[in-house]
Amino acid sequence: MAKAGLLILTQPLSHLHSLILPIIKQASVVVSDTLYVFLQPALQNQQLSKSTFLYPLGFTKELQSFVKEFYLNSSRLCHNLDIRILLSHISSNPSAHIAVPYSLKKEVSVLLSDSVKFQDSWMQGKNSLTDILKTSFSNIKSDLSFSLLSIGSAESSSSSESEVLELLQTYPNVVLGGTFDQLHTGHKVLLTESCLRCDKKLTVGITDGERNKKKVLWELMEPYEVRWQKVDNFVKEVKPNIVLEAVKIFDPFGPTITDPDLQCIVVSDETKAGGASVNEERIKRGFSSLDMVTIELIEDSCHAEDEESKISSSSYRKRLLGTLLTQVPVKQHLDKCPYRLAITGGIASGKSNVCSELEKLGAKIVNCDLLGHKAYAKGMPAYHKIIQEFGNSVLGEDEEIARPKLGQIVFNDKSKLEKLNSIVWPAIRQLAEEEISGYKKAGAKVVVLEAAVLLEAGWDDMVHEVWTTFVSAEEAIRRLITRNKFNKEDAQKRLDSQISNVDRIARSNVAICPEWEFEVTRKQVEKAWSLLQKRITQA
Ligand SMILES: CC(=O)SCCNC(=O)CCNC(=O)[C@H](O)C(C)(C)COP(=O)(O)OP(=O)(O)OC[C@H]1O[C@@H](n2cnc3c(N)ncnc32)[C@H](O)[C@@H]1OP(=O)(O)O
Repeated sequence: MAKAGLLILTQPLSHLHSLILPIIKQASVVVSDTLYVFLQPALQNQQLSKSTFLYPLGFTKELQSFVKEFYLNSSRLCHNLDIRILLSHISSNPSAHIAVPYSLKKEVSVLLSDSVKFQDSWMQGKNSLTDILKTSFSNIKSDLSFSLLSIGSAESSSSSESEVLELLQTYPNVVLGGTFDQLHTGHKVLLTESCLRCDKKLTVGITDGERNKKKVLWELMEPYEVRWQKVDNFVKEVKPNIVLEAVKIFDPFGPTITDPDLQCIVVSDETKAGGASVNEERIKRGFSSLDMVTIELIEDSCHAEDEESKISSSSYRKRLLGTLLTQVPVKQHLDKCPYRLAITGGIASGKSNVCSELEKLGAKIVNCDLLGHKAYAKGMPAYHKIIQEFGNSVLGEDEEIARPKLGQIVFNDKSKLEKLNSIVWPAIRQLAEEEISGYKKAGAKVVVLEAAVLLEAGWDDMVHEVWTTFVSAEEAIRRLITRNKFNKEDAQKRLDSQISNVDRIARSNVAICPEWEFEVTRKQVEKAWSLLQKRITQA
């Protein structure tokens, strides 16, 4: 199977419209990752030459709806094929249009087409056809293969009246904005419409800062640089003949209220109210109001019961829970069996429940909290060191160390917490290794190290992978107030004494979010466990 392919469609769009689904289905059998789609009806009747590929195509309603339908059908199939429809040869003024060659990022190793004529040219001169292709598209592999789509032909749609062939309006300067997390079909439709509407400069506002933190599972949001890179990569591939300016935005307006030269804003049904506010602000500043092009929200045919019905980044982020976020590094110093997993996570983030579920699934649990208690039980070396450091006031009536008393001291003084850690962590680590050895002897396949501050302690070297649990700060505080009877201030202090969820996730392989009903957490754990079993088998 080829990783990237170039699909050249030559039949009139009115014919192809009802064939989109079979086209994508067939292409997805041949191509696994990226499918570049190139519409060129001129290839039906023009002699094949260097200029035929980039022959200008009118930006009509028919083309606009075809492009959108193509993306919609691809998302209906719920596959992972990244479809990119190439747009630089499409124009509202075809007679004056000069298209530039496409610069494709992925190397194309298969050419697909609906054209028998094209296949004939291929048979007659594979090399010369490849050479012609290379003048219009970069990154075409020299030993390209060819696949003819057997889609037959369909009835022309009845609506091919002048209305659908009328050229649509374009603008020199177009603007749009969004979060653009996990670049999905909804984003592609929005960016595609913006590219089609734009003749010169496309300004894309990409949100950053505190506003993003209002989104569901914002902790899993891609960093700004990654989101920017994906937008940049998409626009530059599909429409290389416009200038792209991607800017960071921290409010709903961004450059729309500072750049008087913009003419058109592209919004979705969901953000059109924002578009109206933009125009109010522009008028207050003496700027012309922007023409607004609105895209309908796109339904997500593959959404789960607990996900939104529209395609949304938050659903995509939910789907990341339990999956591998970062590759597992090879740790030569660890035995392959038992496979060592760490469950870490912030205070009150649901680690213990996750561990109970993992235990039901067959894992053996090493609870470092309990080992901590064991490490400074009366008579143990750490017991004496703690009394030496913190005094007798940390003892209870039974002469054991009273953890709530010790907690009061260390969670109010960072240096004291560090002192306690330096006393107890080596002792806990040793006890944990002993317990793991015991499980190894008993033939355990997976051992889970439950350790609240594993990453802070630098214990990731003890395990093959790190899984982190996280809940929002509000939820953690709510739990601490009800579970631990803390007041809000103390709860916040405990939270602040730990590293942030974002930092913890960045250093973890898998993330689990026990923010909602337990059933939702259980499903995440089951998913993570089943993917883990596959990884272990492959290793
Ligand atoms: C490397 C590891 O993760 S080992 C396991 C964690 N234990 C340690 O680090 C040992 C030092 N800590 C302790 O001895 C105890 O936590 C004490 C004495 C400070 C407080 O005891 P208690 O009041 O009984 O609180 P408890 O042990 O339940 O911990 C409460 C929360 O404090 C947090 N916490 C525990 N130890 C630490 C620490 N060293 N640094 C920062 N936060 C910590 C945990 O998130 C825990 O929340 P969780 O139970 O939801 O995970």
